[in-house]
Parts: sequence; C-alpha cells; structure tokens
Amino acid sequence: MANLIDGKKIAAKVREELKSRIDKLKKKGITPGLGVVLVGDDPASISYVTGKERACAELGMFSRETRLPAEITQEELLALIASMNEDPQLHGILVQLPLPRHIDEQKIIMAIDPKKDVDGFHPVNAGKMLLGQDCYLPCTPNGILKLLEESGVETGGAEVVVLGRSNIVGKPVANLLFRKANPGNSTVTICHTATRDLKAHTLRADILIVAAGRARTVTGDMVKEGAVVIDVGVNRIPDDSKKRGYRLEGDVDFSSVSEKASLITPVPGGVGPMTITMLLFNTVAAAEKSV
Ligand SMILES: Nc1nc(=O)c2c([nH]1)NC[C@@H]1CN(c3ccc(C(=O)N[C@@H](CCC(=O)O)C(=O)O)cc3)C=[N+]21
Repeated sequence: MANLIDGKKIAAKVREELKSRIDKLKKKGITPGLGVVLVGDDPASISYVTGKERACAELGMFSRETRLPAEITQEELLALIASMNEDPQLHGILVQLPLPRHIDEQKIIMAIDPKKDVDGFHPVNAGKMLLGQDCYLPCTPNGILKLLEESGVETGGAEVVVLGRSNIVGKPVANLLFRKANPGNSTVTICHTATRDLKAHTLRADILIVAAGRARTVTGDMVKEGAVVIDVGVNRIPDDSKKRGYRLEGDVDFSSVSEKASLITPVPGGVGPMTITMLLFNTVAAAEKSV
C-alpha cells in the first residue's frame, strides 16, 4: 500500500521559505507583483486563477487580475500585455490557458516579456531550459521535481516514464529529468495516446509521471511494484453527492494504483498546490532581479 506524497505540506514548506524572501524585498520597498489575465468564464480557469491570487495574498504579494470577455480580439489582448510588460508593479505575468479559439495562443505567449514570463512558456525560456541555461522553469514540472526531492526519491539513474507530451507538462518535465543535474540524470521515456503497447513501457517505470488529460488512464496492472507515481491530472467528474456537483480525479486510477506504488500523489492535494507554489517562486525571483 502506497504512502501519500503530501503536496499541500511540501507547498507550505516552500512558501514559508518564500515568505522571508518577500519580507526582505518589502523592506527595500518592493512588493513582488503578479499580473493575471483571464479570458472568458471557464469555471475551472476561474477556480485556478482564484487559487493563484489567494496564494499571493497569503504571502503578502501583490496580484492584479484582468478579466476579459471571451469575445476580446487578439489585438486588444496584445495591447494589454504590452502595457503589463511596462508596468513596474508587475514582476510576473500569467495569461491563463486555454484561450478562446480565435486567439493564437503562441502569439500571445510570445508577446510576454521573457523577463516577466513566470510560467516559463515563452520560447526564450523554453529554449534556455533545453540548453541548461538559467531561466524561469515551468511551474508544474518544477513542482514535480520539488515533490520528488522533498520525498527523498532518487532520480539519478531512475527509469522515468512520462505519459503525455504537452508543452506545459510532458515535454518540460521529461527534459528536466534527463538533464545532467540533481534532481535529474534519469533515463526518460515519453509516451502518449498513440504509444503502442503503453503498458509495456509504464511497467518499467521506477517513476511514472501521468499527464495524459484523461481520468483513469493508468490502472494498477500498468504499474510496477514499488513505483513512485505522480498524477498531474485534474478531471472534474460529475458527482451529485458533492456540494459543488463534481469531484476531482487525477489521470490515475487511485485505488488500484496505490496497491502497487510505494509513493503516490493524491488529487487534489498533490501536484496542484506545487504548481501554484512554483509560480510564486518565479514571481519572487523576478522581483529580486528587479532590485
Ligand atoms: N498560463 C497557465 N499557467 C498554468 O499554470 C496553468 C494554466 N495556464 N492553465 C491551466 C493549468 C492547470 N493548473 C492548475 C493549477 C493549480 C491547480 C490546483 O491547485 N489544484 C488543486 C485543486 C483545485 C480545485 O479544487 O479545483 C489541487 O490539486 O489540490 C490545478 C491546476 C495551472 N495551469
């Protein structure tokens, strides 16, 4: 039976460390500030953005949300980002994804000043990460590294299997784990929905990172005894017994997989709180660079 990796607890520890850096900045008259842009009214996006702003407030950081109707034009959004790039109160900028279909997401990301790109999504930061240069690391991948580190999981020489190849999770987390560093030095296999005989791959994993975007993609029969399982999924499953009308589930079938794993992240309370924490981490780093 697996032990839980407590993302809330590890997040609280990292946030405690950040608090003293924030207090130091404030003594110099600088309050780390995050600008958040939310387009449209997708309930999940609203709830994530609210979580990010609440976390900022708890640490005494500044945040400013700009909420825009889904009908906004790409030009209007680009103009807003241009003004945020120039705003000295904002050290970091986050444009919540996904954006409405009539807006070119890549174009919007490229308009953000790489120095304020606390998501680590700008090609300059993605490229620097790939080349091992100093940069903002994307929040979910960096949060996963922190979870592994704080849980005493050795990544050096480990067989890691990443299920999912997105720009925001699969590609960067794979990269961070195979690079020559600690944590890092893993042997990484990247799988996706078109992978032939997926189970043959996942069964070899010492560390299995699941960002497939679909509930119950990984079941117990696909997991090696003693593996460490990181569940990146957040799926809203309709559930009348809940006050909100839904429950959250990851991409992993928790009950069967926890029979096999040695360590597993829960959903909620695993990767999600770490994503938010690393966003705060990058924003504080951005503010420190502004001194
Ligand atoms: N520009 C951009 N940056 C992102 O970092 C970004 C994004 N767009 N779009 C969507 C994804 C998703 N994401 C999550 C953040 C926190 C939780 C989180 O805190 N989850 C809680 C539960 C929250 C709830 O109750 O709904 C938990 O797992 O414990 C989940 C998911 C960030 N993303």
